[in-house]
Amino acid sequence: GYSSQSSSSRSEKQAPLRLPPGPWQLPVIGSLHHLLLSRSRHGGDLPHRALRDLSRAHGSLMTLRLGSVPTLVVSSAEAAREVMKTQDAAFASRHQTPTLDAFSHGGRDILFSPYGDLWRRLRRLCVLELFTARRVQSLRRVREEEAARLIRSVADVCDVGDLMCRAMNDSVARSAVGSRCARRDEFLRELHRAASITGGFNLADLYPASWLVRRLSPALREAQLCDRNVRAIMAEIIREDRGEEDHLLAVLLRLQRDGDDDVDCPLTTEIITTVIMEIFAAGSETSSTTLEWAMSELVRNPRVMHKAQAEVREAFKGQHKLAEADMEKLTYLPMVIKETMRLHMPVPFLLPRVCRETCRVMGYDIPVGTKVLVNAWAIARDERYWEDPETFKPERFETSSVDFKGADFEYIPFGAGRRMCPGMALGLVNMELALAVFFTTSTGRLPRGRMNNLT
Ligand code: HEM
Repeated sequence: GYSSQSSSSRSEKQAPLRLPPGPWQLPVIGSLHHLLLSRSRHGGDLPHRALRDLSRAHGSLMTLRLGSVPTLVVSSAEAAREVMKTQDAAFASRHQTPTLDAFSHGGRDILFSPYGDLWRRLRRLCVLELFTARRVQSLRRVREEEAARLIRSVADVCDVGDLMCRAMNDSVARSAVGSRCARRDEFLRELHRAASITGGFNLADLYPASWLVRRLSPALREAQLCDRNVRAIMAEIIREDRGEEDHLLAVLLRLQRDGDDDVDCPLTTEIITTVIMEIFAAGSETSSTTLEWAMSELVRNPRVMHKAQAEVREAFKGQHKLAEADMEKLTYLPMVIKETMRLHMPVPFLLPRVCRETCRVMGYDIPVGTKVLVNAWAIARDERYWEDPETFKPERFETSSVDFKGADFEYIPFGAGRRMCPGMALGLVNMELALAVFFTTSTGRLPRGRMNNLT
């Protein structure tokens, strides 16, 4: 198995590696059967739930083998702090899969790039150019216009949840590439498809070293096709860009045009395309599913709904337009969003890291190349850190200083450390404004909550 293989590759004199415990494994499929069994028990496709149950039996550092991929599952705040803070540098690379490789063109991107020069350059761009407080501020007009559009359309549709999703997507789209993308629906459909191809358990990703599996894999072919479609739409957007606006694509194209001082990692159009694509992917669905969950929690908790509504109506009393500046008056609404993300972690396992060098974590050895999943979903519902963890109670944040900025490891919806989400501030203002809009207009029509039956 995995354990004897990794210890035999070490020199004779060294003690064998002490791997974190885990459930028993089968030849070829490894630990997959545990996930499949749990899936049939829970009646849904919820690996974060299955892995929480397994970690209760095996511990907060747990070894699995998913197909041929050695995997470490991290399920406590203490272990997450070890991996994402104490030893952040050792875990600052992403785990690559063949399908992700198809979209990132060999890891030449921001979300999944290995820890190295290109990532460092793109990350610097994100932090210093794309997602600065000033930029978030300068995109305010986009959000306010989208909010106004949302108000007008809430009046004539009945699925508010669906509408919110569109509003989030439009807002991210306009921040990323300017005027709303003409082929938006098609584009989002393709991105959704990309997420399900790369996020699922397909043979190519489970057996990345097998040449035969790669050759025969429908997932890999589908990934390549989907990548081509997404890039064709992006190419159209770039062609049409007149460089007048302040959106993120314009910033990157300007940097490219104004001469590239970085000869080792030039900003090619291919890389710019990938980065913009990934900003869409990272910003749209995370924000829209959070809002959808917020709505369904509000429906289930009328007390919270009334309190949040009263606060918003008071803050915007007598105004005809929702101005973002007034959002600063709100204190309860941000807690509603915070609590929603605690219970419905938008990215339950964060984005998988990979161990770059064999290291020790809490007394166990983690071999180089191990894929690392941090079960942030399980940690945020753990009764060791949260009182009454399954209850939706925004007030818990009134007395608690726990925040999502990456320092409190019991609550890490945006991750932590070097690879933490750089789009947090933009995501938050987007979500807060859209939810406020809902309260100023809501006429008692409630969202259908596509996902109500999931957890
Ligand atoms: C509710 C909203 C959002 C959530 C919950 C979220 C969550 C995350 C998480 C968990 C990660 C991985 C962190 C880690 O490995 O420690 C991440 C990375 C990232 N996010 Fe977000 N995100 C959100 C919104 C956004 C938005 C709006 C943008 C951009 C417009 C964005 C851009 C990115 C990028 C570029 C990365 C990759 C960073 C890197 O690998 O260095 N995110 N996000």
